[in-house]
Amino acid sequence: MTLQIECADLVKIFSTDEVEVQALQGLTLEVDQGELIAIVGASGSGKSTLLAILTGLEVPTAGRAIVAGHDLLTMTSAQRTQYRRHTVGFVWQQTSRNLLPYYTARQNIAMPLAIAGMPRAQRANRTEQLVELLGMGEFAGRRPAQLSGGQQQRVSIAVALANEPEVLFADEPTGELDDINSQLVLDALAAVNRELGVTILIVTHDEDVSAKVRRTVQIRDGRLSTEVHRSTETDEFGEQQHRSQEFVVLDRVGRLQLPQEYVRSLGLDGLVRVELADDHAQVHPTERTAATEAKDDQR
Ligand SMILES: Nc1ncnc2c1ncn2[C@@H]1O[C@H](COP(=O)(O)OP(=O)(O)OP(=O)(O)O)[C@@H](O)[C@H]1O
Repeated sequence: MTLQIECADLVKIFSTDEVEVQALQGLTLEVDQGELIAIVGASGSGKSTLLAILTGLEVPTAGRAIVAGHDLLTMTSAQRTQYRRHTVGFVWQQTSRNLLPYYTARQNIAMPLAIAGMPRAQRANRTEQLVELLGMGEFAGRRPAQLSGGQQQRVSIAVALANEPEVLFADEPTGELDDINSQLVLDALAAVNRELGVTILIVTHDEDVSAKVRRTVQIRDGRLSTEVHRSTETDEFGEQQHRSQEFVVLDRVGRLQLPQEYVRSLGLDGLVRVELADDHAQVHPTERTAATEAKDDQR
């Protein structure tokens, strides 16, 4: 498999007059070509910052960030513009950011092609291909205001794909939609991933979205914390079984972030006891001494 997104020890510091915020604190993430992946995380965990870096809007402070062979740390501003036009596509949460209100869906799709200088006949062909792929024939002649939120987002996906980007980034693409429309948008993303082989990274709060992709990674405090991998297997009775496995990331110096629910349910705090078994390692809460218990009682 070829790596399409490669981030290693990625750091982003925002400095304002008095404070420095470290939005990404050494994030490591690898995405293969053709993957469809969801990024989740609490508000403020660094998802938007990561997206801004990967789409070429923000420059990382340190570390490594390479997308489709383009190094985002060393790019000149002219290269950055080319990168944004040709290598990556984006779908934002607010459809107003994706679509021009006074053009029809078809004209919106053709616009980035016209800007890229594609001849008229070729433009019409490519537009029709996308209209068909995303099942938009019925409404492609309408303007955004005449479309439902889900239809608008499908048009936005087509606009983002017009110039055949290698990677598509979607920021909360279902954030303003009801369940039915969210499902349509998700199906559309899955279809373009499957049919066109484009790599897709979705940032989302929506648990339904993350449950429907094969791989979901969670960011905590500007770092990758856990990953869930899902697969479907056929059992001995021919029934399809869905399997999901949770992983935590071990960094190069051996640090890992335990899932918060483990920490909470075992009351892990400060020092924990680790033990090496034959084929795995164990983490135990430290036995509480009378002194710590007395201290807790006084709180
Ligand atoms: N331009 C900026 N200047 C200063 N601080 C910033 C800037 N952008 C983000 N931050 C800070 O960086 C941290 C990570 O923010 P980020 O927006 O990436 O998180 P997020 O996970 O996308 O959150 P949300 O889900 O609310 O969008 C936060 O503490 C935020 O306040």
